[in-house]
Amino acid sequence: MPIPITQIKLKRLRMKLNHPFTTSFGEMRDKDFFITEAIDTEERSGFGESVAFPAPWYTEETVETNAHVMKDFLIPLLHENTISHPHDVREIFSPIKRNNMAKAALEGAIWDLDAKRKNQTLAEVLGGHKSEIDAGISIGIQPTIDDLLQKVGDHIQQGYKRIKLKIKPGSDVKTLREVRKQFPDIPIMADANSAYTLQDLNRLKQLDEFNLMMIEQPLAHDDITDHAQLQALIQTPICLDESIHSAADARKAIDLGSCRVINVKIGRVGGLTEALAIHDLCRERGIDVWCGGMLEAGVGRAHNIALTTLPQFNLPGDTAGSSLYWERDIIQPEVIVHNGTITAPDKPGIGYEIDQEALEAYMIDEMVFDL
Ligand SMILES: O=C(O)CCC(=O)c1ccccc1C(=O)O
Ligand SMILES: [Mg+2]
Repeated sequence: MPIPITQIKLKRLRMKLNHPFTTSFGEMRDKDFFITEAIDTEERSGFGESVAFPAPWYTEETVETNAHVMKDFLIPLLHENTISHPHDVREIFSPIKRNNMAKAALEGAIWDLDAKRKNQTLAEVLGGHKSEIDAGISIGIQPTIDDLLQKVGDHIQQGYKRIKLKIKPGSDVKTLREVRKQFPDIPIMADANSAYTLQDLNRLKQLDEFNLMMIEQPLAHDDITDHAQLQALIQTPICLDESIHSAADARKAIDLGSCRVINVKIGRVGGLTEALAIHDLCRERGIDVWCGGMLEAGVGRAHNIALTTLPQFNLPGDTAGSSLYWERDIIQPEVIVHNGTITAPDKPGIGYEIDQEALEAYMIDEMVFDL
């Protein structure tokens, strides 16, 4: 039985972040992205969210390339093909190279719609069983060390299960030493967003003294071989983020010994079907996985929560409470973190209602496509 999709809507939203988010590649003050909607013959709606940023800092995709690729290539493919199961979308999109965030944004809406048609939660159709998931937090680079210590303390107080700090050359060893002095035992990890090269080996070796859970993406965004060399020389487990775009990439990185942990982002890997393949591979190979974040609004956050209910997501991810990011999120209820955990919703699909009033208020453009 095909999924009878009659229409796709792309709603472009602009939302202001409560706090600017700074990484080794730059500062973000607001989010500009698409909410995708897939509508069936019974006027049920499934929702997805695009995660590319306005500039190609993190990967090559941008909000504009997402719009172009969805509109001119991916939506026409949905028009020409029959979808029996959300798994089919990966194959249907395969003639289009990369553009994973554009693919994931549409695929996500179809997964949600399918789950709603089956009256099951998105977690259930993905094969996830956890009723609660552990929440971590990613703290951007702060103006001063005192600001950072304050933030770390606040989040620990709120129960977050691990703290991720952004580092870059010059804002690393000293910063981590201060944080460790004040918080000797908390689970901490560092994310470099590709700010180092093998030339920085001595500096990276120094990080071993801080007992970090892992260091995320220390070297180039497109590298797996240098990471293998580095992993052999440092004790801190390496986690790959930017380097992994598919289950095939993950297999090669694991074979080479480039990482001991993988950060799965649904957008970066091209959708939930590919994310599931990476999950299964890591489960087989004994590699820890967790779900990364892209400063998502509620719909993307809900997708991350559903994915994280799968068993191999055995470390806290970046999915934190809505209120840390947004004055008002676009879902009802918002994502709430209680004692460091998020309760997986039990309603069908993504399990949260769209707050239509909020969505309308943030919307700056809408495109509608009949299939
Ligand atoms: O809070 C979040 O959503 C995670 C934030 C985060 O670390 C991040 C945010 C923007 C771009 C890249 C990254 C990353 O994980 O590298
Ligand atoms: Mg990262």
